Amino acid sequence: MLKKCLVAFRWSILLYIFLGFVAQFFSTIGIWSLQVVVDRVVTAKHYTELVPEITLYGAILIIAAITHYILEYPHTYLSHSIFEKLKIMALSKVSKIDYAAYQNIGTGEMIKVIENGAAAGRNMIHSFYLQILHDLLPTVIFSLLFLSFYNREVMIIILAGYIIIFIMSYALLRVMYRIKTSLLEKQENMSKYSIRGFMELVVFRLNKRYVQEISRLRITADEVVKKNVQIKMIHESFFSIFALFVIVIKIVVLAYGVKSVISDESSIGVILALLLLIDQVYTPIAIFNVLFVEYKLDRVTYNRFENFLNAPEDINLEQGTEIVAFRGNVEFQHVSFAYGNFKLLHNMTFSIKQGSTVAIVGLSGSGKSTIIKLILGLLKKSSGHILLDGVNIDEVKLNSLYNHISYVSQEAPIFDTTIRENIVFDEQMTDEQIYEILDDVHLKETVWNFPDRLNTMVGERGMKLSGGERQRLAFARIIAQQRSFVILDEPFSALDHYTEQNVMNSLTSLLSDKTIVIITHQLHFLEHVDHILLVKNGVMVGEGSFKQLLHSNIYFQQLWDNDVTDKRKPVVMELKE
Ligand SMILES: Nc1ncnc2c1ncn2[C@@H]1O[C@H](COP(=O)(O)OP(=O)(O)OP(=O)(O)O)[C@@H](O)[C@H]1O
Repeated sequence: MLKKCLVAFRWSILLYIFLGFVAQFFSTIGIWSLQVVVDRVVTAKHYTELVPEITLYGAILIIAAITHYILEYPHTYLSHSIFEKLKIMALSKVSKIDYAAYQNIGTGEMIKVIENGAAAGRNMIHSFYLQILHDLLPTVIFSLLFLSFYNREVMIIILAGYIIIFIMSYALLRVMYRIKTSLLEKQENMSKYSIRGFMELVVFRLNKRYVQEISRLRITADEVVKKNVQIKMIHESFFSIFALFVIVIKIVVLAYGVKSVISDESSIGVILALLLLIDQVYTPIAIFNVLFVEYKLDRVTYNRFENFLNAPEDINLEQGTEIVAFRGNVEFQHVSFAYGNFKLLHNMTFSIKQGSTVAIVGLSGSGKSTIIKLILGLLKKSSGHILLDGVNIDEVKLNSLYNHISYVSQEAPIFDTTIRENIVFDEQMTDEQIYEILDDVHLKETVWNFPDRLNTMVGERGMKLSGGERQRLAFARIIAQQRSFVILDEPFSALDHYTEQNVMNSLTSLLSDKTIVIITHQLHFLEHVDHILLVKNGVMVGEGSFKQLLHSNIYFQQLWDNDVTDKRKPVVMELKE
């Protein structure tokens, strides 16, 4: 995936590296130019003789400064673009990911992996590879080149120094890496404890969890501080030893240089240039060591991101038979399904006829929502056949099927945008048409009273609306979409009986020609549906009309007798008699 990024930004990267070489060339040649100025001071008779050398030196410094400024463009551009590109790649992955794999990762974990992984990927490219290529490498190359130009022996001493520094830093890095890895774990724990505390205010406050959570966070925070101080001290010890080493080399070179100046074998300018070049040649090594530790840690974080990017995809989304029109006939033939080793649905056979209203009924956990997700092609059956208008679901291009389906899940998914957009998405609709729909779902007055009306932002997961308002907003979307197949998973759970009746009347008249599949625990509603599928522990234990089941199915009768939500028991008593 990093390769993809490198390829996508190849021209900016090449420009960045090229400018890095140019900037370093001028920085290093600046040292040579200073040496020329200093040596001319010794031989010059009048200060005006130095004007050309000083002008050249000034020009070189100005060019170096301008190049460094220009460099900021690809530097900043790449830093942000790589990060954003990796996040776009992540969202594009989610759009294609196999639903079961998505469920296994979990959204909280996924957000953490994506945020941290994209930052780690950016750091690996930008702060490690590119930093080496555009900055450290040209600095070392030009410094060594000029050093060899001045004095080959010094250059050999410097190269030997490189080896000593690498050996010395290798040992320190190992220790530092160990501490940093455990620091990372502690920091992840800290973010876990704080995020859940920030998000679950009501649960935590009512269960008095905050005292424990804060003390747990405090203990972890103490460890984080301790580890950070340890790392800083190791870093500093490395830099101190490193600085000491460079001082020794500079003293040796100075002593050697003074001797050669006195014996007229060298000049003061050359000694000055050598001392400056020694600083310049060793600085990249110090930087490299720091970058390398960061790189290795980023690698760990990035690998988790890459695993996510390599998660299996649902190939049926874009491949298969295009569904131009979906009438709404669904057939399950001996369908079984398992979540991993947990076998949930067993040998299910039933059919849904186009234009009918079908209810799936059963106790909590019996497998109703799973059946819906199989019809939607989100989950894949273990065995059997699922036919949609006679076409095997395995051969259907799912993205074309979704053009014909409206689905309201248990949570009535509302997005963090305006009321208008939650209803129409990208479709064109006038305000009058939207208000008409809102009237059908008994939400018009509520929206009308909001200061921003249709432009009201509903907040994260529709948090600024009540549960029932969220459900009615989701119904409004279904009415606006007018698709041939409508799935409602527990659609009325948050509505009072009065509103439920009114909304239901609107829905049945506005969606009268559609196929509707509805999961509900409110059994009094079942009198209005054409067909009922009765599920118990993943097995189809009955199907038929309300009357048929009530007369002939003992399990359904038990459910009915235990249904405390039923508001129309007298009718039932009549039926039973
Ligand atoms: N991703 C998953 N991994 C493992 N088990 C799962 C997963 N999703 C659901 N289950 C299990 O499958 C069973 C059926 O879940 P399902 O959501 O289909 O039930 P349901 O009948 O719709 O329940 P409810 O009426 O409570 O919504 C439950 O026991 C649930 O724990």
